Amino acid sequence: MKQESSTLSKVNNDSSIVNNEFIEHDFVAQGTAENKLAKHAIQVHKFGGSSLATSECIKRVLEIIRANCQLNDIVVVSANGKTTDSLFAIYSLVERTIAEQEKQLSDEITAAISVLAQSQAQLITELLNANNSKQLLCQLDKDISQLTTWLAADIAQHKNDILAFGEVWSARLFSALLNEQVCPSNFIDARDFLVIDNEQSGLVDNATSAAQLRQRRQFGKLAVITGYISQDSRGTSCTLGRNGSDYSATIIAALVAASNVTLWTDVDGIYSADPRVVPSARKLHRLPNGVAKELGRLGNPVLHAKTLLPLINPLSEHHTHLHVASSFDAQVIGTEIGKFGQIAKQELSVTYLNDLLLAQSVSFTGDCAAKARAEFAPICMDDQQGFMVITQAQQKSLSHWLASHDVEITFKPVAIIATVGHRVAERGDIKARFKRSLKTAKPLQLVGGDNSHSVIAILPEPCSIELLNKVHHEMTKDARHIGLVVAGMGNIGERFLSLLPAQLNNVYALENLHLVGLLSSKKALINNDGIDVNQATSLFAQQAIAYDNDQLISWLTQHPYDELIVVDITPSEDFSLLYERIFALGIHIIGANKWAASSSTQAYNKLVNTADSHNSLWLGNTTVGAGLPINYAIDDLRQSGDSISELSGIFSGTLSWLFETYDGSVKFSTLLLNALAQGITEPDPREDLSGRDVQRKLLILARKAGFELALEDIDCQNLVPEALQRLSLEDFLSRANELDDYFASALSEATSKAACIRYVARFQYNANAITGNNPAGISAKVSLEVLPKNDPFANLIPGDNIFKINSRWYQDNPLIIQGPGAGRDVTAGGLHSDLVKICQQLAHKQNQVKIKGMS
Ligand SMILES: NC(=O)C1=CN([C@@H]2O[C@H](COP(=O)(O)OP(=O)(O)OC[C@H]3O[C@@H](n4cnc5c(N)ncnc54)[C@H](OP(=O)(O)O)[C@@H]3O)[C@@H](O)[C@H]2O)C=CC1
Ligand SMILES: N[C@@H](CC=O)C(=O)O
Repeated sequence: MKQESSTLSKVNNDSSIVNNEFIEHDFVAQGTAENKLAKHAIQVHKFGGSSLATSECIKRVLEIIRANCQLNDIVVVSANGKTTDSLFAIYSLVERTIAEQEKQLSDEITAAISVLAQSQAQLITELLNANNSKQLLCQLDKDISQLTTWLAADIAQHKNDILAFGEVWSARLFSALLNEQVCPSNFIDARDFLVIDNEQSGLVDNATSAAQLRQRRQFGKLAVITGYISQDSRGTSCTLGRNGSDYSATIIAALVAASNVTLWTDVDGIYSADPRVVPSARKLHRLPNGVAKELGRLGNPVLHAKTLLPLINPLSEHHTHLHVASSFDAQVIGTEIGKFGQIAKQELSVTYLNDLLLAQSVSFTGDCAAKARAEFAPICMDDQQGFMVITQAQQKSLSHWLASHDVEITFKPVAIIATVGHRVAERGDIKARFKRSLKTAKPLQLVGGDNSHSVIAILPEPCSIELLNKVHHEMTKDARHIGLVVAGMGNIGERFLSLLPAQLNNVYALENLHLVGLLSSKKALINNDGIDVNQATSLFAQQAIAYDNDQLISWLTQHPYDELIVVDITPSEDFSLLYERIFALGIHIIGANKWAASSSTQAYNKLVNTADSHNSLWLGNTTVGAGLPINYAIDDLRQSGDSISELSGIFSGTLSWLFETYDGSVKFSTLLLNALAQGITEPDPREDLSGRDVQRKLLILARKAGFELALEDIDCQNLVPEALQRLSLEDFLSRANELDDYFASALSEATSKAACIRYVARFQYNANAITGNNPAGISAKVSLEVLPKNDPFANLIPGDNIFKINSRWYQDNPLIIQGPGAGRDVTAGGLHSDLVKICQQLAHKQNQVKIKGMS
């Protein structure tokens, strides 16, 4: 399991450097906790312009840094808000006035510069203390006068220097703010280390850049580096183009072999389609590198193919993962891009591009085709039929290139829509589904992408929102991936797991269910890529490792599934105490464990409310009657307007089996050990004999029936003698014969009255019985009763339960549910029934798309 590493809560300023080695420090936390920073793999965090647009946004980013960064990490920043756009607008305005041969900067330009300077000055004064803001304002003044000089005289040579101010101001301010409020930090202008050959290719000189970056970084300080800008080998400022700061972040991550890059942005992940126009788009939690690259190439609004380039190095053993997360909602799990196993590879998405051109020429066949492909990197190409799809911007250069070959070319406006996923071009079923979904759009061609991760349809008309939604629906309608964690692999858990492979094969609702976690009390096996259900127990035996509850919760917090279900097949109170945290994470629980459902009124109500408010489902049909549908029956009665007045019966399979079998010929203790061996008792049979298990069951049913009561409100007769109550389980079992005399005499007394003994649960609500002593009008007890031999509760098949419900609809003629109420098969079967129910409900749940000003 992933070990959480410590983060920056607050660090002091006296970090030291010895032989360029980062020394561990004890840093004093801002709150009460101590925070010890250890050496760790470097992470790069990149914050986009909208994440740094206002003082409020910047303060939010500071919190993200505190929670997620450590000292030798790297922060890459874009310009604040729209600063680069403003600089570009000013530059263009000046360019135009030069064309008009005006010598002086116009009032309009001067005003625009002043607005820009003021907005930067405002950020500085709002965020920094007086001393620091004075220093930064002074530097800003110098920059503004340099900017004005370049604009007035040297504009052509300094275009990139002018555009670079945005990132410089942003990084300088952010570094100062970190120094003032969070940790030691140093500001680095990327032009001082990042060397590319030229702006067109953007190819990085890795060796030089890495060596120069090593010199610039200061150990013990969080580096804040400008995104978007670099220099060429002559030292001239260059920019890295559209989405250049994302590219900067991944270049830097590759230079320092970072373990992870997080792009903190204004969206909370990558979706299966653009969620601004496809409301049912689902978040892709994990994207394999190649698929992500193809998505970026084919129009994903968040990812750009170039961003991933530095991270995909097939020759390197090192793999940097990329995360996309929202700086506006840092708790929400975003998308992770990297190397994954099978489950992540099943995700499909749909993307589109309009305003393209279909270019046809004989030059796109035969030998020339490869050259054309290398030269223009078309969106798609068919070298048999001689066509390629290109952007409109490429038209001129393609015509020019073909002119030199002296061949003809025709262009036709087209659009594309593509389905993207791991090796989809090799999947006949997916291609057929895609084709069917496009029938009305009459695509001109269907082409496989170069890397087989996409199938592209060329459309004669622009792709409409309706078409996009329709195709997306067809391609992803069954694609909600559900993770399953099984806690408890004992008597019932083992049977549950042995039934799982067949269930997954046979039940449609479980199609996208993946076993991802197995837990015992001390060990856990967690695998986000899925655990082979056919070998679950042996894999657990070989691979499970020790864990604690915090590690478990930390994994649950970060699980990559659309939904996660935890099946609690433990008898553990300790595990039941995790329910609240689990529900708060939006995770669903199926419990055979009775502790949570029979906890104190306050705890129970809190659990129900937490589950409700986080849309978490909680099923526990097997807590009472094992597989019998008693909980469902009570739910149904209530939902149909009925009100229940009495609940009674034999609620314990163990006690039913014991008392139906016990006729004095075999000792009671021998029967008890036999029941334990059959797996119908609780792990500790005293839980049954004490009446506690029945008491819990009666409480669970009474709560289901709508009554508010607690265990203490149910009288309980304990059949375990005082002397045996506190022994270890082993000692109790070895002294079980001490039970025999009591039961022999109870039986013979009943037999003498032509009666029998049964352990019965009774709950009654009577409005007329409400008194000062009994304000709820409730009476409830579980006890050993002497019943006439013909009583319906006295004639069960050993092990069966009987539930008698009296209600408004079933007053004189009660509703009876009867059948096996304990045992491996019926309980494991009941759990599977709950599992199918939850999966069916989840299949109808739509993703709730969160978009915060996606740009
Ligand atoms: N028997 C029946 O007919 C029915 C049983 N139930 C309920 O099913 C549950 C399981 O019963 P059963 O299979 O007989 O119990 P077992 O004792 O046979 O198995 C219990 C399992 O739970 C694990 N466990 C215990 N504590 C924890 C914990 N804190 N975290 C994770 N795992 C834990 C144990 O691990 P380890 O091995 O490490 O201790 C073991 O794998 C009980 O709650 C029972 O009331 C419900 C209906 C019917
Ligand atoms: N021990 C219990 C098992 C199911 O809850 C019983 O016998 O009913």
